[in-house]
Amino acid sequence: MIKLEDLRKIDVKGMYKIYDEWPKIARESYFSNLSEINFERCSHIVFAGMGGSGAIGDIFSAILSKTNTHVTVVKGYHLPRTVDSKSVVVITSISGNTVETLAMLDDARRIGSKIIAFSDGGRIYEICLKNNIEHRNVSKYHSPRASFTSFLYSMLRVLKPIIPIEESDILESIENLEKISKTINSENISMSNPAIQISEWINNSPIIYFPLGLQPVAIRYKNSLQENSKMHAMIEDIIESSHNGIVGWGTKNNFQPILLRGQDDYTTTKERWEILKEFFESQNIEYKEVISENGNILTKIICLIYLLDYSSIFLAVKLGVDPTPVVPINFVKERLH
Ligand SMILES: O=P(O)(O)OC[C@H]1O[C@](O)(CO)[C@@H](O)[C@@H]1O
Repeated sequence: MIKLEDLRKIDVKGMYKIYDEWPKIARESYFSNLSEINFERCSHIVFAGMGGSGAIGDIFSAILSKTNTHVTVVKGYHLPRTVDSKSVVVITSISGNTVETLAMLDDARRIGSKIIAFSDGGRIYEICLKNNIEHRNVSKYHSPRASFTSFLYSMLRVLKPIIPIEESDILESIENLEKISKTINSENISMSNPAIQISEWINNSPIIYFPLGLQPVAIRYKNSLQENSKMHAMIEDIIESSHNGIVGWGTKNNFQPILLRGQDDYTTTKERWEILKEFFESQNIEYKEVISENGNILTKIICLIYLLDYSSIFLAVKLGVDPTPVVPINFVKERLH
């Protein structure tokens, strides 16, 4: 069992404190005085960012998938050719210095797209200031991944005129985050904390199964297990995996399946969950189901991310690793030109 003293020894003032404050940060960020964008509704929005910033684009993609706004999420150096002067390109980099994101900002400027950028200073802020490009400064807390909530909810505010999301859905997501944080927090070191239950269960690298709308959660959890818990993790689409991934269980391996389920998945998806569970039981493979809160898609996504991010931090403590440093990322960055 994870001990609070261990938790405190590793990082008392850092990441845990920020996660405990996520509900407050979400509310303050949504009701901040950042001005809303003055763009007209457009048919193509492009979210450009890497890692945690890219995961924010995945969330917008999921919540807009039921509207007639076409969303492209780009994680890399180049924007696709379908981006033109009528597209809105949303640049997100918490540090404001990520090389790939800077390259995408360059691309968007060359194409002549409408641009709005979000960062906590950095080169992106300087470029926007110099070239009269819309930019909103959002505060970074601890690290890019821990700053997720301040960026997501600030962006929900600023992008309001071009994003067809009901305000009531956004408020519902914050209220649910406030509710679950009463049991999921760094002071509740007991099995009544669902994040601890998950971290206690994980002994090997997880394979995270997800339904369509929860893909951003699976991506974010994979990233958090890698960056915080320092372990490998894989993701599998529940439908697609029955055409390939399921065969991978055919030899002995050390993976553990985690089933990320929505409260109201499609009937066709529910059928797959039942078949997958039956398959695991027939192979004596233990699995863990994690079921979303009830509510709109944003509520489901943000509450699951909060729970699972926390589990990745508790897991780091259980494994005896510090969740904060990401030394191999620095190895790559130092070699990039
Ligand atoms: O939001 P930024 O500062 O562009 O960083 C993107 C990603 O890069 C990292 O900082 C690692 O390089 C991640 O933690 C982060 O999610």
